[in-house]
Amino acid sequence: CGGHDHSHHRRAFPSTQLTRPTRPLEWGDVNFLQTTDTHGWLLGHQKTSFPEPNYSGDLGDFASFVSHMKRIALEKDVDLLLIDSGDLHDGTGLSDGFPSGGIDGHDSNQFLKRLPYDVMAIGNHELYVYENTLDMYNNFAPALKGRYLSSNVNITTFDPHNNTINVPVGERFTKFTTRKGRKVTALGVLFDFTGNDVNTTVQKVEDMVKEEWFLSAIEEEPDFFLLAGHMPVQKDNWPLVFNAVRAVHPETPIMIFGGHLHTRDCVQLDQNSMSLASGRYMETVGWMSANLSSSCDKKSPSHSPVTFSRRYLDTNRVTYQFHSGTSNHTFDTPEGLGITKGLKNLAKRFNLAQVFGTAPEDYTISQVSYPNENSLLSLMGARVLPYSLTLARDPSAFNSSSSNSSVTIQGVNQSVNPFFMLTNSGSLRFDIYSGEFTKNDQLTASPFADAFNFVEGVEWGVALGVRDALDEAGEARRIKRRGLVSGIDEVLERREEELYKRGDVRKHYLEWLSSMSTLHQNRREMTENLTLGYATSDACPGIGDDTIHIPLESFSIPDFISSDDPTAIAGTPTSKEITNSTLVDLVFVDFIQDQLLGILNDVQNEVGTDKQKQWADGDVKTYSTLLSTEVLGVYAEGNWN
Ligand SMILES: Nc1ccn([C@@H]2O[C@H](COP(=O)(O)O)[C@@H](O)[C@H]2O)c(=O)n1
Repeated sequence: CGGHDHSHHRRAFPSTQLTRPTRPLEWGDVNFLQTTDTHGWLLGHQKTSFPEPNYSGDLGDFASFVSHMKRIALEKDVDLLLIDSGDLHDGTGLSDGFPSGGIDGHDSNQFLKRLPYDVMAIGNHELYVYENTLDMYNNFAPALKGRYLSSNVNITTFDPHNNTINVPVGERFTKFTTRKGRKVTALGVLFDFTGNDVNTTVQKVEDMVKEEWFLSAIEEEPDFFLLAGHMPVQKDNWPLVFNAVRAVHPETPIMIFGGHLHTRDCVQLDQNSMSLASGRYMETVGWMSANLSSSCDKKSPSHSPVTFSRRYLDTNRVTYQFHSGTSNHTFDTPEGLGITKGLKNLAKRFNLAQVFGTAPEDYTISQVSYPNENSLLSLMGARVLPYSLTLARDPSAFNSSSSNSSVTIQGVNQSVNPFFMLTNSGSLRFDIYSGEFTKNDQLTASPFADAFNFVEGVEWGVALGVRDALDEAGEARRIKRRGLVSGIDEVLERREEELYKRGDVRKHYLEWLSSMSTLHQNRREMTENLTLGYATSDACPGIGDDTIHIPLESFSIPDFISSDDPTAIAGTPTSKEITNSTLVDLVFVDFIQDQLLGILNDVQNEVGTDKQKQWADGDVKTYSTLLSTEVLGVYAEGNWN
C-alpha cells in the first residue's frame, strides 16, 4: 500500500493507517512553525473514525518534532521560529475538566510553556473569564520572558502595593535578534473582540495603530516584522496593521501569523509579505519559509522580492517523522515523552476517562443536515436539554427504569409552565462519536460552563417568534414574508456583526468546509487511497495541504437550537391545550442573555398581546444548577447505558 505508513503504533490508539505527506518542506533563510486555536487539544485526537487519526499526534510528539526541526535548522544554518496565535482555553478536559476551585487552562498551559515558543499572542478565549486572564498575566506570560504579546489587550489588577493598575496582559511588542542575527519586531494583536469580561479591555485595532507606543515600536527598521495575532488573515483588520507598517517601511518583509476562524488560510498582502492561519484544535501545524537573502541588498538594482512558501501539516507522527527524517525508533525525545506522560497524568488526575455511557451513533455538528437523527444540535435541543434540565429540577421526573432515549415526562412541575429551551449552537464545539462517552468527550462537545436561566410566563406565540428571529437567515426571511417581523434584514445584519464581535466564527468555519467540499468534490471519485480530511484552497500560490484528502461533507446549521414545541413532547401536561397565548418558561444559556432579551422585547412588541411588557435582567431567574458542561453526561447516564 504505497503512500501509507504502518509505523503509527506507539500508542494503543488509533491503530489506523495514515497517509504520508506528499513532498518535503521547502526551507528558506527564515522558517516558522505555527500553532493557533489549540483550545486544550494537547493529547491529540483520539477517535478512530476519519478524519480524527490525521490529528492523533499529541503535544509531546509535537515537542519532539520541534526539537528535530531545530536541529535541522542548525544543520542548514537557517532560522526556525515557533509561533502561537492564541486561544489556549476552552475545548477539552485537559483545559476545562479541572476540579472545583481550579482555573481553566492553568494546568494544561504548564505543558505549552515547555515548548520553545519564540512568540505567543493572546486570543479571545483568554478573556471570557477574568480569572483566566489573571492567570495568564500572573502565571503564563512571565514564563515567555517578554514574548507573550497582547498589543491591544489590558487587564486591570493590583500591583504588589495594592494599587490598581491597568496594564497589558503580556507585552505590547517585542524586539529580538534571531540565532542568525536577524532583527525582528513582533506584535500580538487581537481582533475587535467585545465579549471580554469586566476588568479586561480590548482596544480597537484602528485605535491601536495610532498609539505613540505603536508608532515608536515600528519606527526602527528590523530585518522583518513578525505580526502574530488572533485575527483572521482575510476579511478583518490585518490590513490596518500592515498598512501602518508599510507607511514607514515600504519593502521590509512582514510575516503575519493569524488565526481565530479555525480555517487553514493564506494570503499575500504584497510581494514582501505572507499571512498564514493554521486551523484549530491542534489539527494543523502551519509552516512558512522565506528567503530574505534575495531582498537583502536594497541598493542593488537586482534586489528582488522575498520568496515565500507555506504548508499545512496534519498533526500526526507519520507527518512529523517524514519531515524530520526520523523513524518511530528515533523520533521521541526525552522531553517529548515527558510531556506526553505528564499530560496523561493530568488526564488521570482530572478523571477524564470516566464513562457516562455508550453513544449509540455518531452525532456531528455539520456532517449531516439539521434537524437530523445524527445531528449533535438535534440531540442537544430535542433530547439532552429537556431531559437533563428537567431531571435536575425534579429527580423523580423520569421513569428510573427508562434505559433508552425516549423521554417520558411524568407530572413534571405540574404547577409551573411548560418549557421552551434555547441555546447557541456555537456552544457545541466538537462531534460525538459512537462508543464510550467520557468526561473528556463531554467537554470537547460542550466546553463552556454556561448557566441555564429562564424568564417565566412568555406567551407561546412570542417564544416561537424569538426562536424564529434567532434562527437562520432563510427561516427569518420566511418570517418576514409572512409579515410577522419587520426590519428583519437589519436585525440579521446587526446580529451577525454582534455574533462575530463576541467571537463566534462557527459560521465562517462551516462556510469554509462547505466551499472545500464543493471545490474538491472530484476527489471523492479518485481511485487513489485518499482518506477524509481538510482539502484547502487559499489565496497563496500552489497547494498548501501537506497531505491530500477527500473533503468532509458539510451542511449549514442554525445559529441557535431549541427544544421541540411542548406539544411535541409526549406526556407533557399541556400537550393538547397549548395555544399562542399559553404561557411558557423560556429557558436559555446565560451567554446569550443580552441578545435574547433584546430580541424577546422586539418580538413581544410585534406579535405579543402584552405589548407594554419589557423584559429585563431583573426578570431572569436561575432554571437549573446544571451547567452546559454537564448536561450531556447526565443525559448519557440516563439514556446510553
Ligand atoms: N461562555 C461562552 C463563550 C463562548 N461561547 C461560544 O464560543 C464562541 C467563540 O469561540 P471562538 O473559538 O469562535 O472564538 C462564541 O461566539 C460562542 O458561540 C459560548 O457558547 N459560551
